[in-house]
Amino acid sequence: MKAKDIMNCFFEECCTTDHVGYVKNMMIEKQSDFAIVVDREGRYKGVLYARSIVNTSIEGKTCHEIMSEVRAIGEEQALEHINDDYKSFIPVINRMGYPVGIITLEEMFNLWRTEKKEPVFQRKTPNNRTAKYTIDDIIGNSHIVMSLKESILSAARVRSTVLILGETGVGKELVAQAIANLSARRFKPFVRINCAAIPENLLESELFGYEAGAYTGALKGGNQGKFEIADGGTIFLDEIGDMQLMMQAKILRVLQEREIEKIGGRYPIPVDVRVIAATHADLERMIENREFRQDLYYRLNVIPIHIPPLREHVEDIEPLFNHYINLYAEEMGLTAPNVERGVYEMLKAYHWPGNVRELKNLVEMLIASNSGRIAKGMLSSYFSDKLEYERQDENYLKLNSIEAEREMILKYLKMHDNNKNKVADVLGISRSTLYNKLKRYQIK
Ligand SMILES: Nc1ncnc2c1ncn2[C@@H]1O[C@H](COP(=O)(O)OP(=O)(O)OP(=O)(O)O)[C@@H](O)[C@H]1O
Repeated sequence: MKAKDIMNCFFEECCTTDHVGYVKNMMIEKQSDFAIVVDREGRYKGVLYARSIVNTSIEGKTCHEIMSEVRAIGEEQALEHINDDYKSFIPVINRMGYPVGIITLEEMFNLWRTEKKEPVFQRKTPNNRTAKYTIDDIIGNSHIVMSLKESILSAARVRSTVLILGETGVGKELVAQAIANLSARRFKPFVRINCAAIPENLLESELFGYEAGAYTGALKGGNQGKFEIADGGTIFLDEIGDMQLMMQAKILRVLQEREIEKIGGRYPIPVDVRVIAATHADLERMIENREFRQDLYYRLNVIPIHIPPLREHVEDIEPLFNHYINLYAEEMGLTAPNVERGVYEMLKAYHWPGNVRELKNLVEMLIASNSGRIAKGMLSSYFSDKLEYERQDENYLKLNSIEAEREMILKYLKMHDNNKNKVADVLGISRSTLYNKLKRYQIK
């Protein structure tokens, strides 16, 4: 596996044991500048590229901020810059995602030498692959949320395939996890794969695995794919609309035959996996444009669940806002700030293109400022920045040409020092959609 693929895994924020093994070897043999993020229990969380953050202090920064800096450098660029100029270090990130300190690579090696069992890296067991969120994590009392919860309950009773539709940040993954957690498969694996984030040539091996000797560089004993890992449980195929037609045909086969074929494998392997797919794309339009297979759509759309955007259930904004205030204040060890009068009205008047995710990020930013209260002024600067972007977006929509979209992305990338997270955020699209656009427009 190449370093680039590891970075992809990091961007995907889910790594298998084999990736951990690879990173460990690479750090030992090559003294590379990758850093490993672990939680307080020592469980592996992801890989960071040290150079992009080595010049800045991580003290007091949230994990998200650090990751944004890492992403800002851009994966291609980050890999080009790997060299030995900088001292490698391992930031230790606590359970809440905040950095609590750094240990150097040398210290890490000493730990490995002196301890027989791996002190920092632990193998990911199937247990931490089960769904984390439950139906109780879904906040809101509106009719929309209530009927969403009813759909979750009915979907959990059966094993049919579910297709979750909705804009970015509306809670598609949350709903998928809630279904899995209520179903008979709740103690079995819940495996998520973001079909948009994995490069096309890797997707097949990620999904179906490969046999020993399937290709040069393959692991000695072969590798399990996500379908095999999810056996007995649930697989969540996120951003299914971004899957290429060839892969769509292979997924269709799994749904029809309930068996997978590993790369280089001689026999199909039966799998018992419940599929939950999600997308923000308009699949019916994609079918018309011959970008999505109609037969696969029918196979997936057995239980359709549509999650409306946040602006269609503004009555949930206040409970969501308060919920995340308390959650972040607790995580950061701060007292929950007072909310100034008129704040909720302002929140309700906004149209939330990034939906609940955007609201959640805003709360995190407000809490991190630790100002003791949430004032209207704090919101107006956030909203006016966003509105400025949208005015520019409108121009783009009027032009509605590929060139205009390309130019707009380039402009925002420049404006935000290539910080793709920020750009995705201001454009109100998910990071994977932005990556797809970058790929499509050949923006490096
Ligand atoms: N009703 C809700 N109550 C509480 N939290 C929510 C709710 N809806 C969404 N969230 C939170 O908002 C964030 C975004 O949700 P999620 O990742 O499930 O969205 P998504 O639709 O899958 O987004 P994308 O299409 O960009 O992948 C998550 O942190 C999730 O926990």
